[in-house]
Amino acid sequence: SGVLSQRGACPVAGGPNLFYKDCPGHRLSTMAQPIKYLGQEEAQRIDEELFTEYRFSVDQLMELAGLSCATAVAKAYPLDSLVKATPSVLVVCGPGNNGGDGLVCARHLKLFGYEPSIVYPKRSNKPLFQNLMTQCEKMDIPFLAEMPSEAEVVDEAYNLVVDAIFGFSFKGAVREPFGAILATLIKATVPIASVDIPSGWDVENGSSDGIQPDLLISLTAPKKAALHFRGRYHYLGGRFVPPALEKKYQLNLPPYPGTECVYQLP
Ligand SMILES: NC(=O)C1=CN([C@@H]2O[C@H](COP(=O)(O)OP(=O)(O)OC[C@H]3O[C@@H](n4cnc5c(N)ncnc54)[C@H](O)[C@@H]3O)[C@@H](O)[C@H]2O)[C@@H](O)CC1
Ligand SMILES: [K+]
Repeated sequence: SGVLSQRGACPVAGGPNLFYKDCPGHRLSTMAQPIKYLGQEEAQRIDEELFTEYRFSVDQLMELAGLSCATAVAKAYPLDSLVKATPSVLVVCGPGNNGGDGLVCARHLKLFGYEPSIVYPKRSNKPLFQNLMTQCEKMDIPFLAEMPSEAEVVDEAYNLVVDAIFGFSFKGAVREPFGAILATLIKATVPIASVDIPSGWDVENGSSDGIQPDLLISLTAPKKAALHFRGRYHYLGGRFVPPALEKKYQLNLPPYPGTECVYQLP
């Protein structure tokens, strides 16, 4: 049958007005299936395989993940669209690798002309994270002593918040200090850009009373929680998946345009 014979709108590019037969990504590709949404265990298996079988280091993939996040932020909220006098961005980092993505994202945002500030309450003492912190400090990115507790303060001081608190390893009820931080973010009205998963959401089932990000950057492949995302912008990032791994897990990733490190999902 082949892709050209498929009818209807292309689910991964262009939105409802672009049909398979007209979609540049599909015309020449054999990829006919829609992109896969991963469960928690599958996401962790792929992660494990990237490090063990494919011999990537965490630093490598975190750099590409964080760069994707900063790029998606810059596309969704260009500098000239920001409403505040300074291009301030609050980057909230959690205790694991999602938080590491946030540290990398902050550094790239600074290079892109934004003024990030970082909240990082549970700091890892692993060299990777210590190095990422030093890199940020040496680029004059401030680390705040604590998260502003009032949502109004966040709304007044920042154009947007990058949520790099929890990723695909989040489980169970939120422990402090992140419960209070998420409560503030739920009340705040500035846009939230979530790295990989909206923090506090169940990785597969989402959350109806949690934060509601305006931008979601799904890394490697979207997780099932992304099916509940209602914000304006959904980007795929982390353009590092070897084709053999993509094939093994039938990720059906869409074709990233040219040299871009992010792909906007409909
Ligand atoms: N394989 C990939 O595709 C890549 C993944 N990366 C990032 O790594 C993330 C996954 O990182 P990790 O596995 O380190 O895990 P996470 O960063 O998702 O979170 C784990 C941390 O959160 C804590 N935690 C879990 N549940 C909690 C709860 N209920 N309350 C309070 N704390 C809780 C854990 O103790 C641990 O410190 C991904 O979501 C992505 O952002 C990227 O850095 C690089 C590439
Ligand atoms: K997150």
